[in-house]
Formats: sequence, structure tokens, C-alpha cells
Amino acid sequence: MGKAQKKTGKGRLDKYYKLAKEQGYRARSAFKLIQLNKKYSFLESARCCIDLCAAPGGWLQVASKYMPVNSVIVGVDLVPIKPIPRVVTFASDITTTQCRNLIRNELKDWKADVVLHDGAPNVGTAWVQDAYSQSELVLMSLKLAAEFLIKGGTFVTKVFRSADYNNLIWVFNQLFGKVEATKPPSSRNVSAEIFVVCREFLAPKHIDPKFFDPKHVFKELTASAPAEELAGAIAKNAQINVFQPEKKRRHRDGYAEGDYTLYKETGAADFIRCQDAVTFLGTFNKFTFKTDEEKEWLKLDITTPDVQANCADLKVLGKGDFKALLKWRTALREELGLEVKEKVTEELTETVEVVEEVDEEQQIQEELERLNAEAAARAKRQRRRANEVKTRTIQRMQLRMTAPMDIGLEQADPALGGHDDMFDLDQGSRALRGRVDDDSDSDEDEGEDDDAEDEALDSEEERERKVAGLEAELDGMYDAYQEHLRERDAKYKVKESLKNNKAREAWHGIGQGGSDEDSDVEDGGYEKVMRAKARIGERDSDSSDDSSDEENEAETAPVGGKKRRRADVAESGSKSKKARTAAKLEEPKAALSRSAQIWFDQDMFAGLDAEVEDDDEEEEEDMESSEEHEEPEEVAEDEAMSGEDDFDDFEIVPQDKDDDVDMWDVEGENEDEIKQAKIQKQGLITAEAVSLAQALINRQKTRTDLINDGFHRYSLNSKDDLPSWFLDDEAKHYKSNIPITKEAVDALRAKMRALDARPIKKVAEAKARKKFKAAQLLEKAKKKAEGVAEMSDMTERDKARQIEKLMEKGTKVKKRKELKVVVAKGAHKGLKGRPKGVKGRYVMVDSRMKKEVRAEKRREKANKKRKRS
Ligand SMILES: C[S@@+](CC[C@H](N)C(=O)[O-])C[C@H]1O[C@@H](n2cnc3c(N)ncnc32)[C@H](O)[C@@H]1O
Repeated sequence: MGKAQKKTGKGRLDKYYKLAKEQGYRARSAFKLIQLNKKYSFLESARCCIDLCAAPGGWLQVASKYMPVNSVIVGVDLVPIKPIPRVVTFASDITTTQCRNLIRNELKDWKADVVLHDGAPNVGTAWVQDAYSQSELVLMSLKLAAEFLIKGGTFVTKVFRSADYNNLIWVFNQLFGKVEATKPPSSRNVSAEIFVVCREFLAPKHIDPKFFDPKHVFKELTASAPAEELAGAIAKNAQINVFQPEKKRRHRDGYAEGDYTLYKETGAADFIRCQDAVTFLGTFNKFTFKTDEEKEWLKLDITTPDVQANCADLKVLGKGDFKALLKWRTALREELGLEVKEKVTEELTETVEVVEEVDEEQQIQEELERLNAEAAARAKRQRRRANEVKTRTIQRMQLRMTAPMDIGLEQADPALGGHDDMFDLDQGSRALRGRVDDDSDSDEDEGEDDDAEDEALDSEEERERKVAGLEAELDGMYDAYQEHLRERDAKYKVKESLKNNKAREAWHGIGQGGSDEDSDVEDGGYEKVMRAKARIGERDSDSSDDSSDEENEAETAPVGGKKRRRADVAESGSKSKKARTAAKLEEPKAALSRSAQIWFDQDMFAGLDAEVEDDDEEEEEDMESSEEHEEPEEVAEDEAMSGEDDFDDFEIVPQDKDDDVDMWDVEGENEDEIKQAKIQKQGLITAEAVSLAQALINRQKTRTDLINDGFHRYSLNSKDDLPSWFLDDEAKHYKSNIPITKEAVDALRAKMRALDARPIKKVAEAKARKKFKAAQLLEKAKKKAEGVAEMSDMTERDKARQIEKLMEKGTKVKKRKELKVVVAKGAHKGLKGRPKGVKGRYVMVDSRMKKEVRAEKRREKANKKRKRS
């Protein structure tokens, strides 16, 4: 079965369909009347209403709901309508006098305030096909309305945009004071229908019968629509249905002329023996197997169950199915000895023979003429097409048919029977079949039908090839896009690396061994290092080694640079007492530093970081020499304990090697485990988790409930063969709604507030250091004081004074000596000696100095490295 058709089918179940179901209306069309009534308010004041063509009864339900309680409501349709409270219904053809009499009997001498008409030519089994066109049906309903409406009454009718439209409006205007055409929002834009609300019925004493005579009202149309053209239109629409069943047709102008019926079936024999198989496929709903001959065909091997199923409902078939049916037809024809294709070949052969007789020059001449003629015909066709589009647009604008959504996708209207071909236009055919055009050369068409079939099927294959090509191209572009993202976005890299859990497992040994260089590479953005190396390679050729080395370092910062610095410090053997102090502070540090590092690990901070570090180096060494020295231990211990990876922000949760890879081992499972480990370490950190935990504690949900909630019909959707962009997109947007309670959000907010209230890590560390130093000094002073106290050669008074001094010294915070920075400018540049007006310690600097000092350092470092290697 064709996928496209299925889609269309699903697409039809729009919001009004669902609303109708919800509110108990029998048809989504009920909303059209609700919306019309909202605009014109004709139901609330009506006491009597006649609904012509009322089945299944949606409009009657609306009338019954909106009209006053004791009103009279009568519904008529070809098919019986299931009873509706307060509504009288009967089955009758509205074009007959019998129907008129039935209404008369029902209303007695009452007059209707409202006459509704939502009819569309339909085919019940008893209905004479194509008896009335939509416009004629409208005229018939108008006739009834004119007979039963009260003066000032309202007539609401559905019309389809067609050439008849203006004529109908003219007639309405003769009988009503106000005539307005409108399209309620619930009427699909793709549907050609429009509703005309005629108010203030004039109730003239005498109405010219010509007003209700289709021959008279639609005179021009009949003249302008010769039978062949109608047949051509039908065939054309049918062919579009087959070649492009999924094609959404735009620019509908109304019913395909001449095709007024919705349901058609024919014997399979007709299909097998017909000349124009494609038209048959596009025209009929079903091929039946009723005759003995047809029943025999059912027994043949070639008539597979698939073929039978396809014959049973042609309107839902896709291109593939049509292709299968055409093959089946060809096979059966060969079996029956009809052999259509051979005939064509023979004809062709004959033509070739004739051509051979003609001499070469003449042949070329003819070929040229033929090509010229073809080009002229093509140009003509294009002109014609452009004109058609233009005319249609103008017509649509005149008919006020252009609704904002006109440009949107098109679907079939279930309220009208749901068959596309009711509204088919000539538009779609051109894409595949230039020959199908209704040109002056339309007589060529008949002879080319078989060719057209092959051509269409070939072009279909070609299209599939093109689609495959496009998909491949799209995949390539998507990969390139991802590559671009990878290069640009550090966060993306983190995510990617999280996905790659196996690689992460292999990193367990980080920080525990290996050389510094190795740990650099593994440690922080392998890609970054590689990229930097590549860049160095490029630069080596034209710039000095010295500078490139330093730049490299700056570029790989903060990750690489930082680590290297840490390692250097570690090497220099600075495992001092201060490190022990840091160890005490280790725990609260971890969480904060991680999030900060995620932020500062982004590329945009790389250069900045290096610069800031350089700038601050001296200051830091001066002020908080311990800060730098503490880190190696911290990192080493941290990594050894929790297995933090190179991004510093996420930890690797060790996994059991024996863990089975079960059916739920989908991408992202590791992420769950990481989350679990995090939760154990840091507590619940999302509102969702807190909500679930609350539900569990309050016994609103059991563990089994939660597990079961995780299983739904989408859980087992196969992800095989789905393009990566699709899966990525799904992962990004296809998320279920998570029930998050207000309490959970409040709890989390409180937690965050508490976190905010805490001093930041560095401040806390500095304070602790200060305290530690003070305690040490005090201890020292105490010891000295004890020594003083034990001295025997000092008087008690001297001892007391000495101790007092010592204690004062021990508790006093050392003031740092102030260092003045003096920038020598203008004439002072290069002058030696203390600058005028500067007292105390000072340092002379100039704007270049900082850069030069740094460059010097860089050079020294590079030289050292070169010597080593
Ligand atoms: C779109 S449906 C009407 C839906 C209806 N307004 C509702 O809300 O349920 C069109 C109806 O017109 C009916 N119809 C078509 N030709 C008719 C005729 N000549 N006489 C009576 N009913 C006719 C069809 O049987 C079909 O049920």
C-alpha cells in the first residue's frame, strides 16, 4: 500500500476531526456550520430549519444545539440519517418533487427561517451517476429554499469554485438582500468548497423559473465545455492520480470538470482490455472479479494476494502498487494473447522502414523540422501554462478564494468523501508527463498511452535514483555540519565524548602514570592538540620555532597549558605542607571547579586564559603561592578516586566489565549511569529527580510504576537504517513531558540559594590559608614565649615584656611592602635613577616592557626544550 496515501489519510485526521469526535459530532463539517453561525448568527433566532443533504447529521446536531428548544428541524438526504433528538429526518433526493412534498407535509403551513445546504454530488448504489453537478445541486436547493423560506430568511449553501460560481452568485443576488461568500476556518484551504450565506430573502411573489433552470443559468458553461474536453480532463486527472499519487496538488480551482462522482468500480476485465490503463487506474476505486472469466483470473499465479488487495482499493495505492498492477495487466494480456507491446514494436519497425527509404539529406531536413516543431510546441505549452496559472490566480482572487493557507500542503477532505480526484486539476500532470497536456496536439495522446506508462515508470526509477543521490548529498552535508560543530563547540565535544563510553572506559588510567606529554594529549582535547600541532607544522616553515612553541601552548590552554604547568610544579617537588591544607578543602572544591571549568574550557577563553595567567603569575606567586602548588595533588587524587576525564567536568563512572549488553543498551545508557553516580555523590540535582523521589516517598508511585512508565509504544521503535541527522534530531527534540512538581522546583531553588550563599572556592581557600598561617605564627610565638619564660637570667618584668612583644608579633598580620609601578613616559623614558616625587619601593615599566619580558621568557623556554630534544 502506498505510504503517501497512508500519510494523506492520517493527515486528514486534523484537529476538527478530533474535536468532532470529542464533542460527539458526527462529522467534522459540524464546525463549519458552528463557525458560519458564529459569524452570522442565524441559528439562535430561527424557529424552523431545513437541512438539505444532511447525512450523517453533523449540521443537524449543530442546529439542534443552537436553535431554541421548540424549533422545528428537518433533515433530508439520499441516505438515511440516524435519529437525532428534536430533529425529523427522511431519505430523499432533494432534486425530486417527492422530497418537496415530504418537506411540505412536515412543515404544513410553516415557513423556514433557515435553509441549509451542504450537499456534494455523491454516489450511493441507487444514485444515477453524474446526474447532477454540484452547481446544479445548489440550484435545486435554492429552488427548495425559495419555496420554503420565510421573507427575511437565510439560505446557507456550499458551492465549489468553478466557472458556474459567478452565475450562481448572480442568481442569489436576485433573491436575497445580502449575499456573502465565506470560507470558515474549519474548511480546509485545500478544499475547493466555499460557503455562501444569503440573508434577507426577498420572497418575491413571482420568481422566474429560469433562475432554477441549470440550462439557463449555466448556459455559457455548457457551450464552453465540449464533451471531448471533459473526457480529456477526466483522463488527465486520473493519470495524475497514478503517476503522482502522493503529489499535493496546488492551485485547485474546483472539481475536475466532468468528474462528479466519488466512488466508481468496474470489472477487472475492463481494466485488462482497456486501451488506457493508466486512466483506468486513476479513475476507479475498485476492480471487481465478478464474471466467471474474472474469477478464473483470481486462480492464476500472477494474480497474487497483493494484486487482489490492490484491486480492492485503488485509491490508497502508491506508485509501486500501480506499477505492480500494470505489470500484472501486461502479464495477463500476454496470457490472453492481447500482446499490446508487440504491436507497438511492430508499428515502430514499420516506421523505421519507411524512414530508411528516404535519402539522407531529406532525413536531416525532416529531423530538423521535427526538432523545430517540438521546440515550438514546448514553448507554446510553457506559455499556455503560465497563462493558465495567471488566469487561475486572477479567478481565485475574484472569487475571494485565496485564503492565507492556500500555499500550504494539500489534503483530501473527508467531509466530502475524501477523494482527491474530486478536486483534481490539470496542474500536477506536467511534472511527469509533458505529453498529457491538453494541447492542440492532444490527438497524439491516445496513441502514446503505453509509451507514457513506460516513460512514467522509467522516470519513476530515475526519480528514485535522484532521491537516493540527494539523500546521500544531504548525509554528506550533515556530516560536514557536525564536523563544523565539533570544531567550534566545546560543549558539543563534551556531549560527543560522553556518548563514546567505550573510549572513556579506556581512559581509566589518566593521571596515574605515563609521561607528561602523554597525559597532555589524553588529558584535554586530543583534537585541540592535534589541531595545534598541525598549525605549528604550517608555521614552522615561515616563523621561528621560539614563538610558535609558545603560541601553541597558549592555544592549547587552558586544558593543555594548565596541566603542563601543574605537572611542572609537581616535578619541581612542591609537595609541601600547603598541599595538605588543600587536601582538607578538597571536597567542596570539586563540584564548583568542575562547572567553572566547563565554562572556561570553551575555545573563546583559550587565549584569554593564557594571557590572564601570565599577567597574574607574578602577583599570584607573591600573594598566594600555595594556590598553584596545591593543584597537582588535588588533580591527581581526584582523578585517581573518581576517574575524572580530560574535560575536567565529567567523571567516568567505572563500569563492570561483566555488564551484559542487553536489549536496552542504547546510546546514552552510560549517561544514565554517570548521572546515577553523580546523584550518589551530590544528591538529586534535577527537579524531575526530586519529583520522582517525592512520588516514591509519598507512595504515590511504586518503583515498578516508574519502571513501567519508562516503557511505552515508542520505546522499542527500531532505529535501524534511520539517517543519523534524524536520530540526532529526535534525541534533541523528541522528549516526553516530565511531571515536575512545584515542591521539587522549590526544593531545588532553596538548594541553589544555599549554594549561592556559600563563599566561592578561592575565597574560602584564602581564608583557610590565612587562618592556618595565623595559627602557625601563634604556635611559634607560644613556643618562643615558653623559652623566654624558662630563662633564669631575666627578671620577671623583662620576661613579661619580651613575651608580650613575641605574642604581638605572632598575632600581627604582616603588611605587604608596597611596590609602586612607575610608567616612564615621554622625556622621562630611559632616564636612570629614582623618578621625581616617588617614595618607597618602586619599579619602572614601559608599555613595551611587559610584552618583551614575556617574549624573552618564551624564547628561553623554547631554547631549553630544543636543547633537551
Ligand atoms: C458533505 S455531506 C453533508 C454533511 C452534513 N452537512 C453533515 O454535517 O453531516 C453531503 C451529503 O449530500 C448528500 N447528497 C448528495 N446529493 C444529494 C441529493 N441529490 N439529495 C439528497 N442528498 C444528497 C450526500 O448523500 C451526502 O450525505
